[in-house]
Amino acid sequence: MMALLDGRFGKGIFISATGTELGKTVLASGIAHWMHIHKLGATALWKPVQSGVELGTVEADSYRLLKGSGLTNVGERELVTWTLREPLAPWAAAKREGLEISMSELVVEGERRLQASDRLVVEGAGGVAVPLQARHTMADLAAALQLPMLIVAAPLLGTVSHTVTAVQYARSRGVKDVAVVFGAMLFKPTAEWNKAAYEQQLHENTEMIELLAEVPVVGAVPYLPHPNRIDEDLWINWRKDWLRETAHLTTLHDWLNARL
Ligand SMILES: Nc1ncnc2c1ncn2[C@@H]1O[C@H](COP(=O)(O)OP(=O)(O)OP(=O)(O)O)[C@@H](O)[C@H]1O
Ligand SMILES: C[C@H](N)[C@H](N)CCCCCC(=O)O
Ligand SMILES: [Mg+2]
Repeated sequence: MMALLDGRFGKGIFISATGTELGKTVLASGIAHWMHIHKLGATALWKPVQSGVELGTVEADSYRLLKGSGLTNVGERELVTWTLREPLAPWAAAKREGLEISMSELVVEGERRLQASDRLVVEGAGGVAVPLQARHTMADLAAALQLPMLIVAAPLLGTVSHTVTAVQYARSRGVKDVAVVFGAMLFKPTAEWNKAAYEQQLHENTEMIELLAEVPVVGAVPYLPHPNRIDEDLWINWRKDWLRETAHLTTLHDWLNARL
């Protein structure tokens, strides 16, 4: 088992999802913050491609990764390799600008970033099968870098089939070490919200996904949206809230500690 986890290039994880807008950036920034606070050495973040956003805006993954993690040894520009205008799969967004993303260059860059830090958290774009270049997907990049993959899944109805197929796809492309975590973006806990029913559904979904995909489901991220303003105090508070609200996620933390 350890041989499987000893990647050639260093320690890292690749955060992917069953689809887009499911909470990868929130989770990646929170994990990096947790690592930054609890581990010695340098934690680094990498977003190979972001699309549909502009650098320096609060919507940009690069900005939210930087502020959510609280990393200070890096600038926003260095966190991200490609920033593309159109809110599309990277391959298509690049084509709209007359550009082509080179998968092999991204792999070389990933190797370099893995070597340059003590642990690297990589955030994909969209889900596991989203293309970076013709026939090369997020799962291919994770596989080429020999990174364990954490797949963010929706916590609600419809997730079982999406998650089982995403796990199988990632494995079919060569990702050997996969786990699933439920995100929290599709619901808001209101006064009418039935916590017990929600938790029962999470429990049942966990059981089905673990059985059908033979994959560990390592927890559920709490409801904690990123601030929607460029305001340092809001981000400082978000980071504090993240540490407090995720302190109980021991299965997720054990999974991360074994890999980062
Ligand atoms: N745990 C959470 N609690 C509350 N809201 C969340 C949570 N995770 C994500 N969200 C909200 O859902 C939206 C989408 O989340 P996020 O940007 O992290 O998704 P993503 O998977 O990174 O998307 P992309 O594929 O564009 O990179 C954001 O507005 C975010 O604040
Ligand atoms: C714009 C969006 N938020 C992401 N940056 C890109 C998502 C690409 C999804 C492509 C797809 O699965 O159809
Ligand atoms: Mg994101």
